Amino acid sequence: MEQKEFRILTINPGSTSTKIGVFDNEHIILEETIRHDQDVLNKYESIIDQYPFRKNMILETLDEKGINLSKLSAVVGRGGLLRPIEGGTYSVNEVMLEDLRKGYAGQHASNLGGIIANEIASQLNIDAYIVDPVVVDELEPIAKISGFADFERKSIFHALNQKAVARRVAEDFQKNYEDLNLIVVHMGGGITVGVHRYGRVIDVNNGLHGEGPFSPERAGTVPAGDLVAMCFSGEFFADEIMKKIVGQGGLVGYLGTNDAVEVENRIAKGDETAELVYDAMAYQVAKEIGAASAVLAGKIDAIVLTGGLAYGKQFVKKISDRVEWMADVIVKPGENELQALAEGALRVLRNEEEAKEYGVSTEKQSIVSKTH
Ligand SMILES: Nc1ncnc2c1ncn2[C@@H]1O[C@H](COP(=O)(O)OP(=O)(O)O)[C@@H](O)[C@H]1O
Ligand SMILES: CCCC(=O)OP(=O)(O)O
Repeated sequence: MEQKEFRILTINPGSTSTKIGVFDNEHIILEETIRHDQDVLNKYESIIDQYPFRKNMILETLDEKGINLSKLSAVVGRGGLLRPIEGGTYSVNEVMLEDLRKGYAGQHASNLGGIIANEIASQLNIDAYIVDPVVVDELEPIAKISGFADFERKSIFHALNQKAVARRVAEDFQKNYEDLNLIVVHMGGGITVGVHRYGRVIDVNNGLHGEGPFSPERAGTVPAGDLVAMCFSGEFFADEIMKKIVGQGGLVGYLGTNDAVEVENRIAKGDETAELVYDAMAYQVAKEIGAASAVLAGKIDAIVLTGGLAYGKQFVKKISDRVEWMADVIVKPGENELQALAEGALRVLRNEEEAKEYGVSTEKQSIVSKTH
């Protein structure tokens, strides 16, 4: 029997860019990365305020490239900071839209994925989905204990790309993802280091809220006491402090740019500050890989470096030099997110899988009950 043809628009809003892809079944026919200057994004008070800007950029790009929207079968966006849920493809529904608009678990560009997908899809009377949102939660109970009884550690990471890349590595090994122990490091606007034990991400740094290595635009773990003192100094509003942690932290805070290519150019011209900061970012990534290796008790099949920064040969070398004694380092630059989004939607369109319904009942509950 001939297979039905589906045309799918995929939308991936990241902290430094909006990526879009149009697929005919699994085959990509258009891929565009719209880069956003930090100064332009900084003009918007909140992520949700970027909605018309990012949506118009997408529609203009599709129009310029001659994509006829009426031929689309579905629109799928990267899922944002929702309630903690299991992985999979979810229909965009009203509860989800409400959580995305308010940023249930915080503010990140991926909150716009489901919202923009829904807006375009509803005009066309077709379905909108999200796949493996950044809140996919497979943490072991032990990994949730933060050491501070008021807060649990949370799973907020590049779930979509980490899972997609891990599956590709497993294919290269001619093994099942479920049979491997991998440390997957996604290095984009944010950096997350995931411990993939037999197909589940049992520990990962919360890439958004000040945990793990610093990144092009995030502070990562910061000295807690100094942060508390700054919060109560009376000099800053809460949103100003939050911006110092996410958006204006990391490379942006030290060097005024989120662009690692520019940082490498400055280093090539002899900028010593740029070199120290770039070295420190690689050093912190290596330290986090060391922590992840302890979670796996050293039984690691491979360390996988992915995301935009993995294109940077110098950066990859700085990390590899510190960690390759633990396991082979595999470099898969860029990300597979658009493909993974399209495949997630296709599984539903082909009735191979049922779309999950997002709601309070799908939320993974806290494993630590409050004792006070
Ligand atoms: N060839 C390259 N060499 C070094 N860094 C690169 C290269 N290409 C992209 N990057 C860096 O990767 C980062 C963006 O990664 P990306 O995964 O696209 O981010 P996001 O999806 O979070 O917006 C930026 O700092 C960018 O400068
Ligand atoms: C919120 C975790 C995912 C993330 O940091 O994505 P970007 O690197 O695209 O900002």
